[in-house]
Amino acid sequence: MPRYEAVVLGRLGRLADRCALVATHEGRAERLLWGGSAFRDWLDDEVQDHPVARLADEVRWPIEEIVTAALQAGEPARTRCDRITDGVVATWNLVGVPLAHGDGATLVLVHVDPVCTRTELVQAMFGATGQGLMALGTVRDADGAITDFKIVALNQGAALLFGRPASALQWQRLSGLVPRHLGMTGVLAGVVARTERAAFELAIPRSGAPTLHLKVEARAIGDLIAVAMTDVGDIKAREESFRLLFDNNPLPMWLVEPGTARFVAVNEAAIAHYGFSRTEFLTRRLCDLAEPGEAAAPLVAHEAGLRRQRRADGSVIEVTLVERSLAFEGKPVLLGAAIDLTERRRAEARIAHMAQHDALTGLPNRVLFMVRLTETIAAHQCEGTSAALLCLDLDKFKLVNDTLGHPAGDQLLQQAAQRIAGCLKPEDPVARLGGDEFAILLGGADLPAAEAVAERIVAALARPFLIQEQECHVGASIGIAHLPLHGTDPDVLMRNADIALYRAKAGGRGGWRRFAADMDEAVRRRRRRETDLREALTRGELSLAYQPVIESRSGRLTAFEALLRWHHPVEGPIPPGEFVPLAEETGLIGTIGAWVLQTACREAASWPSSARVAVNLSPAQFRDGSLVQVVRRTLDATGLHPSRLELEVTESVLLAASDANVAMLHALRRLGVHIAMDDFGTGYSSLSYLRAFPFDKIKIDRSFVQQVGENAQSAAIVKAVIGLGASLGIVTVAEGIETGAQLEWLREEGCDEVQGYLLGRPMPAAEARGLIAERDRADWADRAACA
Ligand SMILES: Nc1nc2c(ncn2[C@@H]2O[C@H](COP(=O)(O)O[C@H]3[C@@H](O)[C@H](n4cnc5c(=O)[nH]c(N)nc54)O[C@@H]3COP(=O)(O)O)[C@@H](O)[C@H]2O)c(=O)[nH]1
Repeated sequence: MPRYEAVVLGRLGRLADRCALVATHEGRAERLLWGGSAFRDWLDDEVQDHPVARLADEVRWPIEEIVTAALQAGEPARTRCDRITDGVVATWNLVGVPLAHGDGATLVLVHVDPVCTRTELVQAMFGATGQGLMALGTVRDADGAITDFKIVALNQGAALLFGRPASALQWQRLSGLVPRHLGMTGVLAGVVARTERAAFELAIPRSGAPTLHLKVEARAIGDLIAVAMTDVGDIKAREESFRLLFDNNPLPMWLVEPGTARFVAVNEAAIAHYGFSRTEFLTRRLCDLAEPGEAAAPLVAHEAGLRRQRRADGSVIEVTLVERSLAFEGKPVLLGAAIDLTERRRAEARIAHMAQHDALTGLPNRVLFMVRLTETIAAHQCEGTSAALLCLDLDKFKLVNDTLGHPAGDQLLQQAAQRIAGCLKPEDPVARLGGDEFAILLGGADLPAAEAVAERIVAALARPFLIQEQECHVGASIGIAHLPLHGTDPDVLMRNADIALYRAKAGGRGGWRRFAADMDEAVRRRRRRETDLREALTRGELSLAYQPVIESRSGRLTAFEALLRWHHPVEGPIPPGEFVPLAEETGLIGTIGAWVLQTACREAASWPSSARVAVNLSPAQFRDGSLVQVVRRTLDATGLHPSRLELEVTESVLLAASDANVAMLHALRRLGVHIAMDDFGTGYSSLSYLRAFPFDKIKIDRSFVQQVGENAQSAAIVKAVIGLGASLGIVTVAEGIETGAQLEWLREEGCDEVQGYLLGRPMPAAEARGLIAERDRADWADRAACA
């Protein structure tokens, strides 16, 4: 009986030649039952009752695929199959048709048909890559030694690399393309000799074009060499840019191995910054730079962050490390850069310090002191600890500052700060609040302890200071407030210590006072007085009293000293000893002093005699450079002859012979006014001031004058001053004469002029004018009697 398949295929006629019947099992190709001659040729295998599994992969897979597809679809299915024979790729179309068999089995008829394309595989692959590929044959001399290579085949990529058509390059000698001195022929000859692979880089100079950088891989196949060339020009350029950027970067940079953190390369900036040589760097790891105290320094940085590192000279720096992964010379590395923040941190610390410290003394300032005070109060609230707050003011700082100048004032503050700190425990904060004000916080102190410290500080500051080779007696006053007795709020404590300080100063300075509730009112009063004084001038509460000055020999009235008076609308007369210092402290003395000068000169200009008027000048008026101008304008405005004006200055104006003040005195003298030295003998070196400026008059202080009858020393001093005046041609005036005995003694000693309650108290202007008229009448009467 003919087989079923033979019948089916018989009906297909010539088509059967290219077909095969495939038996299936469970939806998959199982056996080839039968195949035509063309199918067998394609298959290059058995077709009669042959298991599909035994077929070569290149045909088995398409057959299995098409059978499965046809069975699943229940209709014809198509696929393609490629086969390689002698380096040529041939492609075939496969069609699978499912057939139902009478015994219930399903067969698949597979038809194979060639597609009319045959592809040269080598050529296809040659053309598919951008790499330059060449096959080189050897050129040998008579001894068989390789002298050159010829290009047997090349692809388009190779032609493009050399910039010439492939046809022009085929059969050319390699030495015509790559100059011999680059050594490529030798390397390739070695490859042929050892039948090995080689990889190397080549830089071929080109005229009119950038150098061609090639990475070459070569493999010998017998006498032939297959060469693959890759243009690495871009990579080289990138590497070159990286090198430039790396080597010349001002930031310290390095490359480290990712695993070990060993330095692979460092730039010049790193060498200069860290002080290690390149060789030293290359034997170290990044983590070796970490400051020993730095807890568990990571091998590498991994993330940007602040690190402390130690340089070769041992100095510690703070840096931010930045890190990136990259490939360098074909290996993965970590590129690191360090940004040194040491200077910035120092500057920040300096700024922070400056914001909280006084630049002159280096002590904490008010801001920091208030922080400490607040902390101390918080500690008191938690633990019940007490503390004492001391506010301190230098008594004669202003005098030193005004007379010796600001540099001297600065020196004084620095020395005072050291002395204060020397009286305290290191943990007790002391601050300069401003000017000559200091504050001290004594943690845990009770009142007796605080008073003992205050006593020590007052004593320390009472000792003379040596400023610009000059002994200065300054002294200090201190106010004490206790936490919690005098407040539990920083502002209240500060205010109360300040009030106590005011009281200490009012009580004669050079002492300390603890705060008491009733002090508050006294301080308020003083503050009110400041405000009242500001308004006193405009409200017409200020006036001048005139005290006569008499020539001792003749009894003639020679001058009046103008003395300032303040009649407060509520409190009545306020002593100048109280409000003049207030005016000096508040700066009001400038305006008030100018008013005194104007009023006294105007008054004297109206007198019916040539009596002079003496006006007191405060050292503070010398601080304002316009004093000479003010005096000149006043004389012009009032018409008073300059010779009738006497300006009284105290020794403090000349303390340390301040050049500017002496120059001002000379300028005043040139106006034609007289200059008198007031309170002579009370200063530290009165005599030396006479050398600094040629005074017209010396006023012997009343503290000596009033004791001439009782104290031999005072009498000797007054006698000496009178003698000094006579020998220097300076008029001497004794002030404060209250008794006839004092007057008699002074006359006998030859004192030129006398002044005091005995001879006339300070009197209102009208009275002074009356006195002048009266004296004039007496004069006329005396003359008439003599005539
Ligand atoms: N810068 C200015 N200072 C001024 C001005 N007016 C006054 N003053 C200074 O105030 C201080 C106190 O002055 P005052 O209370 O007026 O006292 C003067 C006289 O009243 C007093 N005096 C005169 N004679 C006697 C006396 O016999 N006994 C006695 N107990 N006191 C007497 O002496 C003061 C004058 O002193 P002096 O100036 O040294 O000549 C005082 O320092 C004034 O200088 C002003 O306008 N500007």
